[in-house]
Amino acid sequence: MSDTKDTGGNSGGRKPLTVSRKSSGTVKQSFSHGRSKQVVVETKKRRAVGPGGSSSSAPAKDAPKGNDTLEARLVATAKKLGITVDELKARQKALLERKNEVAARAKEEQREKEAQDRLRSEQEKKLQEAKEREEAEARRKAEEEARKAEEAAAKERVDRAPKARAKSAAPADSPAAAAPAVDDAPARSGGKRKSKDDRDRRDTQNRPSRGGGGERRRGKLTISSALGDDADRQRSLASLRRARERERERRTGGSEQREKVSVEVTLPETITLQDLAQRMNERVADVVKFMIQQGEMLRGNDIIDADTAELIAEEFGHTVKRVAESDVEIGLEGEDDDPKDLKSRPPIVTIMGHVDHGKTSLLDALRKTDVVAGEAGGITQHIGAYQVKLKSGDRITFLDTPGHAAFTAMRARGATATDIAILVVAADDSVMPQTIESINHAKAAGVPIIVAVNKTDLPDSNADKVLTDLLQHDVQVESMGGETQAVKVSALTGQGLDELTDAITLQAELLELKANPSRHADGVVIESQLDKGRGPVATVLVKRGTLERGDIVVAGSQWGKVRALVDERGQQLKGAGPAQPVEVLGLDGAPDPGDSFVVVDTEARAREVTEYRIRSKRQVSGKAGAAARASLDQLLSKLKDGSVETSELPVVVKGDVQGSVEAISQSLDKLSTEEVRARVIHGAVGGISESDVLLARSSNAPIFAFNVRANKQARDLAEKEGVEIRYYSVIYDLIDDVKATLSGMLAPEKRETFIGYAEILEVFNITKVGKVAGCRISEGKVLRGCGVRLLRDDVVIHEGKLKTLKRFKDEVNEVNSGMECGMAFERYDDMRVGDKIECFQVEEIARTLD
Ligand SMILES: Nc1nc2c(ncn2[C@@H]2O[C@H](COP(=O)(O)OP(=O)(O)OP(=O)(O)O)[C@@H](O)[C@H]2O)c(=O)[nH]1
Repeated sequence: MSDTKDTGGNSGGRKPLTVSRKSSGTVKQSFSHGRSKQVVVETKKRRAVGPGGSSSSAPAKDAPKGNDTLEARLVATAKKLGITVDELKARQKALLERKNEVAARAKEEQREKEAQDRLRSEQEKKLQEAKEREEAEARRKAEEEARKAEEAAAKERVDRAPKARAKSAAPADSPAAAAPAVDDAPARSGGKRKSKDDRDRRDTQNRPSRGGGGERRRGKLTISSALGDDADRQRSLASLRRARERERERRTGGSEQREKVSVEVTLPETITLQDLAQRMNERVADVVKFMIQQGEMLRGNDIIDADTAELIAEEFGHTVKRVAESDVEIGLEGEDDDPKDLKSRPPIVTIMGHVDHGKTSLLDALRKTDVVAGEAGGITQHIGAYQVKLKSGDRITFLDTPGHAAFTAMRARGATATDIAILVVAADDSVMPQTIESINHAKAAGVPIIVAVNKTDLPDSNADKVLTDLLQHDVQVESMGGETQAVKVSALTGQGLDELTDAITLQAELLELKANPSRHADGVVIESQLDKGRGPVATVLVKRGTLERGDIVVAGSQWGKVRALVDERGQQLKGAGPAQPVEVLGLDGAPDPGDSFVVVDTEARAREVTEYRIRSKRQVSGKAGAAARASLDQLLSKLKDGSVETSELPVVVKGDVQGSVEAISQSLDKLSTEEVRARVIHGAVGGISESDVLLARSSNAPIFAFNVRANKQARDLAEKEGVEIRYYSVIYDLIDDVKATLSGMLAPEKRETFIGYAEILEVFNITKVGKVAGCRISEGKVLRGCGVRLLRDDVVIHEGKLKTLKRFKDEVNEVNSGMECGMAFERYDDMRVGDKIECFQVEEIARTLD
């Protein structure tokens, strides 16, 4: 018991007394592949044997009895072997010692083996760690590199598109720039994955190894994770490289490749990079990158001038055709119609006359002549114009804005909407100042007049006096041998209205008013407004074609898709044909009255045109003042530089008294020659009114004011419209000014000067250039670009201009007598050896009226 107690005290009373604690009975066996196994042999044997009493370490409680048995057995065994008990004991002791020795050696060997294993695993661990360090380093470098590339790409993107990365240029940039970023992400996440793998691997290594399998697992893990990492790293680097490669290719090789497909690029004065790229069939990103290479950080929608655009286009291997910005208007109104497509259209009529002579009353009366009135509720709304259907079936369109001011305001904007002017003259009042103005406005516009002698119902009316008075103003009615129709009417009673409409129909027939209804519509804006409920509403008059719902319309500097068409009866229409007035809904703003409208094919075109118009409008309003101060001077300078050719100078003359107006008109008449003439489109007594300014504006005429002034409104309008008003108090000054202008209008005199002769010694045929004559200057000299005549046997066989003048390979300005040179003609190359070239210059000498 005491033994048990002692033993239990050593072991804490719980754990059994095992050999493993003493390590004497445990043998660690090593196997291949580093596996080992611990085998407890002796302890189990002793435990198994112990209870049998044979073991020396038998339980203590059995010891006295066991010792007796043991002694008896020893004696018996010694007797059996024929030896003494002591000898047996000695042999047994020796045997035990031997056993202990073997066990100790095994233990030693085990310890050595363990030490070796430890050493080997430590070495492997060190190697592994070194390898991991290397990998981590490589990965770090790759990440660093990718990060730098991404930063560079991002910086590039930011520089290029500082404001709107999301806009068009950015996506174009992104493939190259974003590629490293996209590829970088797995690299980074791969890095994270790897560090987790590292932890897993370290855990695996630190875990107690089960029979050396841990090492094998570690190897597998290491390789797979290393492979995984390597793959990630390589993917990242490879994609980075690919992205760079692509970028390099784009910057250099890309454009060269496309050089093969050379196109002619039409360049306006300004263009966006995006538009330029489209016109070149190139990618916007390539153009943007090219600009970055040139040190210009631009986005796709940045605007560049034509010079820069030309450089870019040439760099990309394309040819360039420069056009003016105003060229966007070219072809806007489409082709002229084939005469066979033309169909009769109703006339468009304007009513003019002196104040209170009954214009509005007449318009109202005519409105009532509409036979459709009963059917569809008649003309219910004022839309600036209306169309009446006559009993005969004919239609007449009336512009519902009476007065010549409205008429001329439209004309001043270039709109010639009116076909026929009705001149209303009250029979009781006869010709009055505004009657005369109206006549002059209609004449200036070249619109035929029908005289409506109104208020004939009044007892004091005198129609004949009206017709006679009109004669003084160059209006000769039929009854007086002229061609102008005159009708006696009463707007109040309706008398003579049918005759008036008949006269209009007749005049329309004479005018042969025709239009093609089957084409894209165009026409003129009569009036416009911003309606609270309906938005911008423009009343337009269709001149050609048929305006339909859904059409894309450009009206002045506004555009839109036609949402609805409403006529003067409030009816929704599907389409409106020639001479039909209609309200248009769907424009993005209210255009100005007098603006023309046209249907275009695409929204892009509509936008292009309106943007140009808005820009030029801004420029014009900025220059209006200058133009007003210099219109006559401008006309002179334009005449000089040849940008304007005219033989008639229209003028508006306002004077203090009739005598001076007449004197001025007669003096100007006398200045006229066969070539040039001054035409007084309106001469009247009194101050300058807005109406005078409008008339002058619509005819591009200056206003000559003799001892009269313009009122404020007229001055403002003149300033705005760029109409020049010249004030005079001496008639001769006025005449001198007109004379100077007319002199400028005279074609200059041309004077030819002979400069030299050249003889053709040889003729070369040069590819792309054509024939070049090798010459010697026999007399005088030859100047670059001079006039030439080709003489063969003293007969002139060609006259033209010199295209090339070369000495050796260089273009020269002058070649003198005795020297040899190469000469080529413009658009002519039938030169032969022995021909003579006569060279001359043409001088232009300005002429005067004197
Ligand atoms: N007796 C008679 N009176 C008429 C006739 N036509 C118009 N009036 C009258 O003449 C006056 C002026 O008529 P409006 O139609 O307003 O004349 P307007 O030319 O439009 O006038 P403004 O708009 O001011 O330029 C009105 O009182 C009409 O009633 C007519 O044929 N006979």
